[in-house]
Amino acid sequence: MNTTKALVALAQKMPKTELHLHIEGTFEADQMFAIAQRNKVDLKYKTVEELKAAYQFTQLQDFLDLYYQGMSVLLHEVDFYDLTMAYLEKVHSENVVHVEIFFDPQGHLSRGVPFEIQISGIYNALQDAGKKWGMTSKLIMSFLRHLSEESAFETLEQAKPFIKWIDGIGLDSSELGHPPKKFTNVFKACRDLRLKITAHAGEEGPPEYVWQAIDIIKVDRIDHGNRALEDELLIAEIKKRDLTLTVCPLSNLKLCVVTDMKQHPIRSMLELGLNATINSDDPAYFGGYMNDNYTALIEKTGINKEELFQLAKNGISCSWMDKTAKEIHLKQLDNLFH
Ligand code: HPA
Ligand SMILES: [Zn+2]
Repeated sequence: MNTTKALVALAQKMPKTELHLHIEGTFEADQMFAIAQRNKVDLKYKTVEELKAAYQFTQLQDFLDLYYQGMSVLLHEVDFYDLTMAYLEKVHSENVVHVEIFFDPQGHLSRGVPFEIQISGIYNALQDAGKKWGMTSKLIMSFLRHLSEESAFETLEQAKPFIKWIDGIGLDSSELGHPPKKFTNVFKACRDLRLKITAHAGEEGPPEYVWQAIDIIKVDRIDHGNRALEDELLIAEIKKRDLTLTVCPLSNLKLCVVTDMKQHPIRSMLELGLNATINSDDPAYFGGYMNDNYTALIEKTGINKEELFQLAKNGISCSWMDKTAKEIHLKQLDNLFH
């Protein structure tokens, strides 16, 4: 077996975590059509092929427009359960042992779907994956940054009866023009509730947005963070604070954050000593789940065995899983590589 093939096989086999995943972004076109039919909702696209042909994006907003349309067929608790379970089954088959997933409640509340319906479907699927396979999970409620801080506060109020099911708070959607500082007060309220904090920053937005995520929002980690590489002081700060970057290679390619996978900065991130992890973001839209992301990096950037090990190790040690679980998975990983 040549080295590339051997590394791809190793990447498939190794225990993995997923730390940056929007559950609504796992909505495969065939499942979307099936649920649309079940709920008697009309989709703008008439066939799976027609819908998939629209997955051509030149920037984040192109994708978001489709993403919000897609999620509009989710109405009942069973829809959220089925969506989440389909994702969990898929990644279980790829040796993912722990997931930390986002959901976007405002994208459903605005359509009249109660918070309880959304979270119950998602949470029950996560629980069932734990019972069936021992898969562990964390749930992250994400605020839509194109909406107001007041709307985020209202969402937080709706979440309060379910707060024991929520481990962290995120910030996603259209980045440009919606800097983290717009949400200063609501994230302060979330920190007061002892919730973990993460925010998308530096995907399309400038290094200044990453600074704000760190200094104002006081994130525990950074989602994407690619553009942090433009600012040496920022790189030093991320290292000093030991923050994790949840990097999403196929997403970066599909949304033109990088022009070519060969130019993906993952190796530079590792060389700089940043805690980079590999994740799939919105796999149904971006052309691949965890193993596809690793395969693309191995084939196009030439990451070697040590780098592959480091990425998988970061995924475990930088996750929010408990210390004992981390030790078990790290040992398994070490045995596989050495
Ligand atoms: O990649 C993303 N970026 C910002 N918001 C999002 N919401 C879903 N996916 C994304
Ligand atoms: Zn994302």
